[in-house]
Amino acid sequence: MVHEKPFLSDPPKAEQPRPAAAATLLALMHAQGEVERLSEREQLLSSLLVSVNAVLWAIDWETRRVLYVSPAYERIFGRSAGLLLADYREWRNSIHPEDLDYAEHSLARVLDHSAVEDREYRIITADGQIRWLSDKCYINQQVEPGEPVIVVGMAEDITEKKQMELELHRLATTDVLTQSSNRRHFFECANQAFDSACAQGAPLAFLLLDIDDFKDVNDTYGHLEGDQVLRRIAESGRGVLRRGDLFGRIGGEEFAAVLPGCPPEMALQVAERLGKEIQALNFSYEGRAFTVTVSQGLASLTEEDSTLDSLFARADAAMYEAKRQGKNRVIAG
Ligand SMILES: Nc1nc2c(ncn2[C@@H]2O[C@H](COP(=O)(O)OP(=O)(O)OP(=O)(O)O)[C@@H](O)[C@H]2O)c(=O)[nH]1
Repeated sequence: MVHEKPFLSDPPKAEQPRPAAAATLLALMHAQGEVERLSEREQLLSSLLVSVNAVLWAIDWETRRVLYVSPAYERIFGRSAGLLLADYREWRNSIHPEDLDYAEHSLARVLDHSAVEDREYRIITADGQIRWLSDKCYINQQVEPGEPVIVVGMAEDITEKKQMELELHRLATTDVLTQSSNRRHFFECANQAFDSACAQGAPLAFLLLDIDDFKDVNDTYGHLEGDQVLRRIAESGRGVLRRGDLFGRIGGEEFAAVLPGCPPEMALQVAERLGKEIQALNFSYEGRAFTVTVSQGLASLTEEDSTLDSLFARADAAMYEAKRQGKNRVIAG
């Protein structure tokens, strides 16, 4: 029978490392392993931060010191991260002037709600491009009472999505032929204007415009020339009206306008001017020149009008009266 020595036998006493040195060695090896793991994690994190198309950021709320901004900042904003880390106001410099108040107020909401996820605003990049951001922000959850409040956030470039949304909205609200508001959008906006005029006790005029003998135009010069007439009338409408007025194509050869804040006499002048502008448009088809006229019905808001429909009905009746009286005129109903 062979008596084997145990595989891990105690070494002779003289070669045994001192316990303190062994512990130090083990601690060193452990620390080295930790450093390697941390450095791997850091490399992974930084490659994630570089590839993600969103700016991660953190600020000290009290001092407004920017504590961190990820590499995407320079790519999306086109500005130096160093300048932002040195001065929080650099962020304000990037924001579109029309969105600055909104961007700041929506950021401050984070104090009450601990998370604000619906912030969208425009920035102007260093080379002058306007870009849309969705900039979500959160209070750092680990904050202890008395410790500084850290707000962290993630700003994502949503310019392409926003452009698509705007285009979809434009398509849904615009008449393709004349690029004016379509009927549905016109009446949506007209109802809002009606409600706010009633609430403020402000004047409001509704104008209905119908092309005279348009069937003859189509029959004589063709449908394409008729389309051209519709486009040019819409251009005249947009040209004569003020900002804040509404204009839309509400039927085949019928347009409507709502003039908020416009008293009856002034609305009549606007309609007369529009009629003259349209009559002055020159059309030509295969060497034959022709002009068109319009009949308009005008109605102004009174205390009896409880809905837009009653104003619309009066303008409609007035427009038919204009047709009946010989066309090419404005009748106020
Ligand atoms: N070119 C063109 N014509 C259109 C369009 N929509 C409607 N129309 C035409 O508009 C004409 C309207 O004719 P009517 O309702 O008889 O009216 P009108 O000839 O203008 O006569 P009055 O209104 O009495 O002055 C028709 O010939 C329709 O075909 C359009 O999008 N393009």
